[in-house]
Amino acid sequence: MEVDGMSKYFQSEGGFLASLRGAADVKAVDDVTFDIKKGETLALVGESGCGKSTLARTILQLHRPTEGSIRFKGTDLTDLSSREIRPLRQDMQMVFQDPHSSLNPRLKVGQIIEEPMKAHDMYDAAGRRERAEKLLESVGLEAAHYHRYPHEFSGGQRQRVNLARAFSTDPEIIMCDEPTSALDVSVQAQVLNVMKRLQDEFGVTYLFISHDMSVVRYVADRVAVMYLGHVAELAEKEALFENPKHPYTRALLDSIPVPDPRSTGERGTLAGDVPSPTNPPSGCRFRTRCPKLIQPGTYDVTREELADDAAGAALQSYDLDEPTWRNVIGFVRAVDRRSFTLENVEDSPDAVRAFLDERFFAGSTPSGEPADVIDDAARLLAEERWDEAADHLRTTFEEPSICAARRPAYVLEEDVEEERFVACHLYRDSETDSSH
Ligand SMILES: Nc1ncnc2c1ncn2[C@@H]1O[C@H](COP(=O)(O)OP(=O)(O)OP(=O)(O)O)[C@@H](O)[C@H]1O
Repeated sequence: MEVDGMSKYFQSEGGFLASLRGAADVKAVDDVTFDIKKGETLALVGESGCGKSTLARTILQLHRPTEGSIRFKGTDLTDLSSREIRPLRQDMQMVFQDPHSSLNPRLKVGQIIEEPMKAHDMYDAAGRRERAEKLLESVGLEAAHYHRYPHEFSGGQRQRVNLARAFSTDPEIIMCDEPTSALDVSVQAQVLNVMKRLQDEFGVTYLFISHDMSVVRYVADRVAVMYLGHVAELAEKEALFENPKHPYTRALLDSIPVPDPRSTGERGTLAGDVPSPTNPPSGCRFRTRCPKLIQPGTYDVTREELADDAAGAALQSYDLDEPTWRNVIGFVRAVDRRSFTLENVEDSPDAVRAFLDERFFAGSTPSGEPADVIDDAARLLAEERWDEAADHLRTTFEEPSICAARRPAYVLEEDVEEERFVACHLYRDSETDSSH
């Protein structure tokens, strides 16, 4: 399965009329390229709303993509009509998160498992029944359960029934959308084990969606990390967990609630919410939360100059030392998110500035031009003009960064044998950066 430049935009709320009025689309998936290898488990991870489900549904053509191609068994699925796609659905199944609502309560388990086989005219009635009973055993239930109704089963057992149904057509690929996240932890492991066993038995490929990195560590061969409709990093599981490259991947791993010897003490770096996919940040979409935002070399570079390669190169010079820059960007974010108050601070610019120095710049205070900008911000904050202060700080310190100006290209790590992609300017190669 090869996904190339695929996007899925939804019309904004209010539908067609709103879009006539110029309301922006929801860019749920935006220009993603990757492949899924036969027989592997490719995990798709990222916070809620990053576009994981939309990506899987668009691959299956349950949503038609806005752009791009999806090649499966030598055919571009986007070229096919709904009618031409129908027979291919036999090879592409989906398992959903909620084992309670995804099984028809009025049908017996055997009928539920047989449904997809019937839809694809597979086997005769006796053959279907035989296969359903066999699959019940393969998923760790009993052939005799064929006559029972879904309500007679626990959550974990129902998810086994879902798996039996998905496998009934002998598919090549199954999209698993958070298949275990509604289950108790102890039951999760059992269902994941069943999935692994079925994969060995049938040689199926999984696209496994999860926001739970512990589950991903258990099941995946490779991992694609998604952020706001883009793929930020794609790597073999071990490489990704042992040496995460993208700051977003690092932040996700740091948020795993287990003791982690690799943790650098930068826990909690994933502050703030995921921005709206209707109006995503320019450049790298993670840059508004990125702890590694690259410092602009000068503070007066315009967008036009950034589009020019020579000016782009000038960005590589650094004005503030690293700890001071980190303090500055921490302050910019804190004002943007209003994560502190000035309630107990006298409302004079000097008092506010002294408070800010102590709170944000202890040990490393900027001087020169950056200090003047922070003075300006202190004056605005003393007058409770938070939005203006945030705008001023953002335009000065964040917007001129290459991270805001250019979308990072995928960088292929050449020094390792396996393929690895990181879309981050920290690993940039100016030749391959695209300027949108
Ligand atoms: N049919 C739709 N119409 C409009 N917007 C949609 C539609 N489906 C999804 N979206 C939006 O697209 C974005 C991506 O949603 P999606 O469900 O793919 O994310 P996700 O990463 O799977 O999140 P979750 O883990 O919560 O399921 C969200 O902002 C969501 O609101």
